[in-house]
Amino acid sequence: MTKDLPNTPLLDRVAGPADLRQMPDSDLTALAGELRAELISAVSQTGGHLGSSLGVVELSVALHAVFNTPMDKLIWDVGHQCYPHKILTGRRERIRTLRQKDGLSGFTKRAESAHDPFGAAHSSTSISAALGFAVGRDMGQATGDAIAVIGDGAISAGMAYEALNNAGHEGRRLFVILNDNEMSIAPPVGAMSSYLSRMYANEPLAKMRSLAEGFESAMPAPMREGAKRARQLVSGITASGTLFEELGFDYAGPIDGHDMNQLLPVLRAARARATGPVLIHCCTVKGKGYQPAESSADKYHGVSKFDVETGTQAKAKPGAPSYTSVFGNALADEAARDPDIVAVTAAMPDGTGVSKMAERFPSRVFDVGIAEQHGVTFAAGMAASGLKPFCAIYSTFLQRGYDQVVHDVALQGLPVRFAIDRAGLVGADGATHAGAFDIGYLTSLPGFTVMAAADEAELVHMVATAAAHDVGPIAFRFPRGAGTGVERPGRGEVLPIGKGRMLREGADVAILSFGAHLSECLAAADMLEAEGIGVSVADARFAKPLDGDLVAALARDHRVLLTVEQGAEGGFGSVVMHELARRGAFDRGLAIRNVTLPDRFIEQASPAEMYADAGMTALDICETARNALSGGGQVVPLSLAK
Ligand SMILES: Cc1ncc(C[n+]2csc(CCOP(=O)(O)OP(=O)(O)O)c2C)c(N)n1
Ligand SMILES: CC(=O)[C@@H](O)[C@H](O)COP(=O)(O)O
Ligand SMILES: [Mg+2]
Repeated sequence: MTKDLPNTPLLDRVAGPADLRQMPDSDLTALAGELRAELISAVSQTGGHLGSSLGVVELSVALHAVFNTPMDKLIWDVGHQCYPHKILTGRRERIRTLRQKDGLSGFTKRAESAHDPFGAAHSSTSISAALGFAVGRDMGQATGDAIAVIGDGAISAGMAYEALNNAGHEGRRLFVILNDNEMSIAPPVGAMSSYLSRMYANEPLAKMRSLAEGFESAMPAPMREGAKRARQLVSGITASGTLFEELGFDYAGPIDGHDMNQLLPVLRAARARATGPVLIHCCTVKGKGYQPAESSADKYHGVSKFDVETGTQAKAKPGAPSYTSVFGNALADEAARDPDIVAVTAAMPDGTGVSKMAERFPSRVFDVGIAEQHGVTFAAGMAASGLKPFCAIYSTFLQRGYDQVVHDVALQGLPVRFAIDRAGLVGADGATHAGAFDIGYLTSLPGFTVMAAADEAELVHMVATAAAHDVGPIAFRFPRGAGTGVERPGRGEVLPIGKGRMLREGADVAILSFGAHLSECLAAADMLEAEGIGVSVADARFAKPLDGDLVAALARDHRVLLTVEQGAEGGFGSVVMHELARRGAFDRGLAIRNVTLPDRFIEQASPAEMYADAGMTALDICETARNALSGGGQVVPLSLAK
């Protein structure tokens, strides 16, 4: 790994964005080159979202040279491309702490800097937030212009359309910079994506319309003629201009998002003349300026540490297969046995593993783009038609489609299968990506079956169980990263619904685990047994329907009952508490503790750090058991919030 710091004389003079506004334009292009070198050097040591950040180096310099943050509010959609912005806004010294415990967040974050006016990480929120700031300005709040930078993937989500529609209706001065690199995480899908590509293909130069006079006069001469010519071309695409103009925006573009000689005059003209919402369409290249990224299929969207010279990424230690790959292969195998099985992903075929099914059955896997709301109801429609849809969405992103889970799936009792990956703590992506709430938000729904895989073998069984479960919605959750290395069955068995399993028996403490933390629970049992404390360990497998008889027996036969889950309070432990209360278990002085994720999140911690920080290691579980044993009969639902 090369650790050489790049030579950055111009960047060294940038303490904050105000310094950019003092620089001659001729220096800004050179500055962008230095910024790109610094970015590559830093991310080679931290890992992270390199491709998207490389694509907005020039745009970040130009935006900070023209607008005046933090008075002007610059809002990055998703925020994964914000590393150049962070370097330019006084965080260069900390950029090598990116995505680490107590380090810089990998996304924009209000608490981190005044130059981050709005946090992000879930996509397609920037235009809504920018419109909020614009209204604040117009109603006298101390805020300047609002600028949303949104990618071609993020703008394809319904929420972005809602915001464009409302902003066009409001007619307030607002800037939307469409960062169109013709990539999402995977190649983009959807009609919006092909629409944008058509414009890009037909439009070598900027096209100006209602801002034409102003902009063209502000443009360098060679472009002026082209802009006039381009205008005729674009107006041919639709009757009266672009989709964005139909929504009430002035449209400028498409322009080359890496050419400072286009970016600066267009942004300055827009800033000088805009009286309403303006959309500036910038065409960029994801991974721009770093050959290993540009030539990679995924444009180095998310990378581990890498060697700058070769682009070779540090390999994860060889070990157990990831839960994701186990799920993807198990799903493909089930699909081979049942032609009614289909799969839905929201722009994350590789991240969710459904790409493994797509390799074998491409016509039965549907990538709906960044559109979780649509994806859930689309799956509900397929279930209603008689198909067996597996809706594969990360826990945190399923939150985006929750009303559809309730309204279109649960209340209609439709047999949609939810494959919930990244359930629990996720590490470097931090709080916005933690899969903390799905147990609570699903177990409260009528007719839902909710499972959690204790290891990869259990995951294979749960895929088979979900495939066979046709009487209502069913969900199974599993964590990010590698499995335990347990031997996997050749074919999954259909599990008895609502039944848990005993793994060991002991007289004093019962540990009831739900999900992939079972390994920690078994390790804790070994430690406690060494102290002469008898420990039973059970795997609940189901949070709904709960195995009430198992839970009651554990409560009856032990002095302490611990529940352990990779989820926030209000999930599995609460379901158990309700069941025990219903059965009158508490009047025997049972001490019960719920080991859950703390209510503050683990920012950018490594897997080892995050469970230590969360108080969920085997040692923590032991401590909780000893505390409960010594504390005798209080009934205290103890979350390990510190
Ligand atoms: C609601 C939601 N769903 C999915 C994701 C995962 N995700 C992060 S970035 C991304 C692609 C964004 O594409 P685009 O907006 O074009 O940005 P680019 O990476 O091309 O710069 C996706 C799907 C997310 N952050 N939020
Ligand atoms: C920015 C974003 O939301 C995605 O890139 C996310 O970081 C992917 O998470 P995984 O790395 O767990 O697939
Ligand atoms: Mg993109």
